[in-house]
Amino acid sequence: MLPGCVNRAAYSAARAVCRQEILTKGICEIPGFLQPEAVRKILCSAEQLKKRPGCGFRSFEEHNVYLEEKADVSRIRSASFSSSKVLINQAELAEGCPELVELFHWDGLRQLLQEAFGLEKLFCSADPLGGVYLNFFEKGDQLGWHFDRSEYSVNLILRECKRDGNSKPGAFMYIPDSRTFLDAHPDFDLSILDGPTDAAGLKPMIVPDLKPGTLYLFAGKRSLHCVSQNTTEVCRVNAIFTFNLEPNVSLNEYTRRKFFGA
Ligand SMILES: O=C(O)CCC(=O)C(=O)O
Ligand SMILES: [Fe+2]
Repeated sequence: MLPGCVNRAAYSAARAVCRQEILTKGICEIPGFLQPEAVRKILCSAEQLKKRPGCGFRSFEEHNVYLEEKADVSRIRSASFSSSKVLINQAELAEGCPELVELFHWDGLRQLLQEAFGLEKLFCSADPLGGVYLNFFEKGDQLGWHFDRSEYSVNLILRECKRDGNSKPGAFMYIPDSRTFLDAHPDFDLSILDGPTDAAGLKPMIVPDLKPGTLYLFAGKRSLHCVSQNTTEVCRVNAIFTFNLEPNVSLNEYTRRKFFGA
């Protein structure tokens, strides 16, 4: 059954075009996936949860793109990126924002990802804290370049930052299918990410124009991505839903400790 917060027409339209979007762009954008009143309601619950004492975890971290301890000295592994944000985990959402947990477990969401990426099987992440979570990017916050631990993710934008002249604060920046190339070139200079990526042998960087209520389907484990610094007073809020090709997959200890405080 379609969850009440989902716009049926947007969902059906997405089922028809998602495969083609992934094949041509590597990311699929579904505008108006959430009903506008559902965006407002979920945002309101999110803000309330964030204010609740003991709820949410603020992290300030330096990490490499693999979200692993630096196991060797290759140039890529030793390149360090900064991240800071507030995260509300799945267990906290179950109590304070059950719509997001319901959406995460809705078969239709998983089927949409399967269709988009041409997958025979796909499973919700089994991590009790990291299956679905909320991110808050306040002024100064950002997410450094990384590959996700989960294979596929859905990004649901609830509030975006206001554009600041030509700069794009809180932008989601994504380089489709970049992992194979970078794994094969461990001494690649990641400082090129500040410029055009296609000049360096990668696909062009995609920076979607984020809209509240829009869903973005992406392959975060094989595609380098980041969130640019929020330089505005508006707090960027989004939910991330995570999926894997195998059942019973959880986050690694490193990611849980650094970003979930657990
Ligand atoms: O907030 C975003 O747009 C992306 C978040 C992300 O990449 C992550 O939580 O791993
Ligand atoms: Fe990510």
